[in-house]
Amino acid sequence: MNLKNKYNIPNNAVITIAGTVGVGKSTLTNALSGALEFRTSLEKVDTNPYLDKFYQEFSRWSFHLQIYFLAERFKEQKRIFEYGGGFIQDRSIYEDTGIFAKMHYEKGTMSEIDYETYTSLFEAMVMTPYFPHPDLLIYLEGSLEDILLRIEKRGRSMEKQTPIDYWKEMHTRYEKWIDSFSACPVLRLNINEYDAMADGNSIEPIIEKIGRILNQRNYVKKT
Ligand SMILES: Nc1ncnc2c1ncn2[C@@H]1O[C@H](COP(=O)(O)OP(=O)(O)O)[C@@H](O)[C@H]1O
Ligand SMILES: Nc1ncnc2c1ncn2[C@H]1C[C@H](O)[C@@H](COP(=O)(O)O)O1
Repeated sequence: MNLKNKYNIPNNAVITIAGTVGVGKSTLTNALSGALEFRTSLEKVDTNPYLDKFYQEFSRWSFHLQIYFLAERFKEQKRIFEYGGGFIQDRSIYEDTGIFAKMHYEKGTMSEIDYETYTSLFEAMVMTPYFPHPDLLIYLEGSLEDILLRIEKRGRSMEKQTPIDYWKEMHTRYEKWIDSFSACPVLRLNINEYDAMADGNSIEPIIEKIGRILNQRNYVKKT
């Protein structure tokens, strides 16, 4: 019996993976989609026309980048809807506003006018009854030291050249953000407790936990 049937994972489930840069979202997205035979919605970095420029000059490009990410995530949302679910999504739309845009505004690298324009667009697009929330958000957590090692190991030069204080600030914000997140059920995973790069045996306990949450009888999907 395959793992999807074994743990009664609905074919139309939408699972989003959240966590700071380098924590292991894309790796777990691929491992889970393989094990569950779900489609992936991956964050594209190589084709992003603003990302390199943004890391060179936050204040010049932060607004452009947020608008670009919002458009990309919204297109992905539409694709997921059109397929009728059955997706693992690499990063949630909630992190764009709750972590990145907010951080750049509060740190002075996004102007107040740009931040207000961005948040009003975000709210008009996302905070509506028509926007489907995921069935589950998997939150990946780990120590700052482990995450910095992973950023280094992955080797994107724009990230490696970014001061450690930026990643430290983001790490702290993520911890606060997840404690107040309530748009859908959350499964917290510590990156030292699994190894998505190892064999399928490591992924099965995660799928078991996913199944338990998705099959809770009192869970009503928020719209
Ligand atoms: N379970 C793991 N054990 C060891 N290294 C990992 C694991 N998961 C991811 N990595 C490594 O960490 C780096 C960042 O992973 P990635 O999935 O790209 O993170 P994210 O998508 O969250 O930015 C990559 O080099 C990846 O190979
Ligand atoms: N909304 C965002 N604002 C700024 N930067 C962002 C946003 N979403 C993703 N990013 C950056 C962070 C990383 O450099 C790349 C890819 O993210 P990752 O966590 O490695 O998948 O994009």
